[in-house]
Amino acid sequence: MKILISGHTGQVARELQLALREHELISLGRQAFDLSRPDSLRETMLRERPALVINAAAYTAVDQAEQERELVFTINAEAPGAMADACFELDIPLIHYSTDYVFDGSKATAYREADTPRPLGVYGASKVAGEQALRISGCDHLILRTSWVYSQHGRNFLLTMQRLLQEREELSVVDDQIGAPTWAGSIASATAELIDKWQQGRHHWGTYHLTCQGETSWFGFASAIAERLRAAGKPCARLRPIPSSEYPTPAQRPLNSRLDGERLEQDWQVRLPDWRTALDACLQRMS
Ligand SMILES: NC(=O)C1=CN([C@@H]2O[C@H](COP(=O)(O)OP(=O)(O)OC[C@H]3O[C@@H](n4cnc5c(N)ncnc54)[C@H](OP(=O)(O)O)[C@@H]3O)[C@@H](O)[C@H]2O)C=CC1
Ligand SMILES: Cc1cn([C@H]2C[C@H](O)[C@@H](COP(=O)(O)OP(=O)(O)O[C@H]3O[C@@H](C)C(=O)[C@@H](O)[C@H]3O)O2)c(=O)[nH]c1=O
Ligand SMILES: [Mg+2]
Repeated sequence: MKILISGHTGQVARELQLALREHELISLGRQAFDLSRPDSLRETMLRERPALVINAAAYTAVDQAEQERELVFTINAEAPGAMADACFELDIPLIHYSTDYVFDGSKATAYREADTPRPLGVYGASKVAGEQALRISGCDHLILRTSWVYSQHGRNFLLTMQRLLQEREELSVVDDQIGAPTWAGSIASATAELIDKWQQGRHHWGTYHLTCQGETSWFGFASAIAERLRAAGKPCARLRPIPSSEYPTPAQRPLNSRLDGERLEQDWQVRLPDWRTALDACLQRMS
């Protein structure tokens, strides 16, 4: 099947290129498929005539987003809307990724798909607007909300921690934001599974939560990374748990980032591995 993927060098896009390699992939970076120019996307899609589109491109710099609201909304909301309109016209489905940061984190339990988004920052607000644009387009779509994505490439918490833990004596990490670290490789495998099942005739469109199983804090995630560094005989800083109030950032993050994945299991029988298992799989790939 011919699949158009946006976001060429991104964490999820790179893993999709591996997980979907038996398909005919058209993986486009910002040169050929620039989401900051939403009007340009339709032409490329109509020319390529894919059977499915996966939007793995996004503006993901959460703090910087606070200063570039207009550009962030163009890339994360207007562009997915334009892609969805073109998918509707071509009568093909669109798979799109969204985030735990659509929620404000005030819920006591894990978020379900039907919970009302209330983003705390510009990035989250732009992702909410992107979701809405897909829903009103009328195209068949999957909005897959994931969280705390890392991989061996790009900018992410795993690589940041690996560097800082080896450079410093002590490192303070917030312990009151709870969520599920999710390997981009797990997201890509699950996406490939959904595509297989769709090709076999299953059609459960809509919004789904797709994260690794289990939960931890950023401090817990950092501790797991530190444990594995030490096991590999690498130098490693002492870790200190701190409250978010001691780590001020331009954008506020939700305290509860937990996403309930039951709907995905019910409708699609897709379940991601535990976050620790996925972390080991990613590290294995890196070694
Ligand atoms: N990262 C995370 O922790 C999480 C991500 N998500 C969502 O998952 C999806 C994939 O994220 P992830 O792979 O981690 O993101 P990355 O930041 O790793 O990759 C995003 C990609 O989008 C590209 N991009 C940015 N601006 C444009 C543009 N104007 N035109 C074309 N491409 C552009 C980037 O290109 P370049 O490298 O050139 O900038 C990059 O390749 C996104 O929808 C994101 O919102 C959800 C939850 C958590
Ligand atoms: C580097 C560092 C971060 N932190 C904190 C800051 C923050 O609360 C938390 C995570 O920091 P980051 O900047 O890596 O994470 P952040 O950019 O907020 O990650 C988010 O990205 C977007 C795209 C998403 O969609 C989310 O799911 C989430 O993954 O860790 C520390 O406490 N100590 C540190 O040394
Ligand atoms: Mg970040």
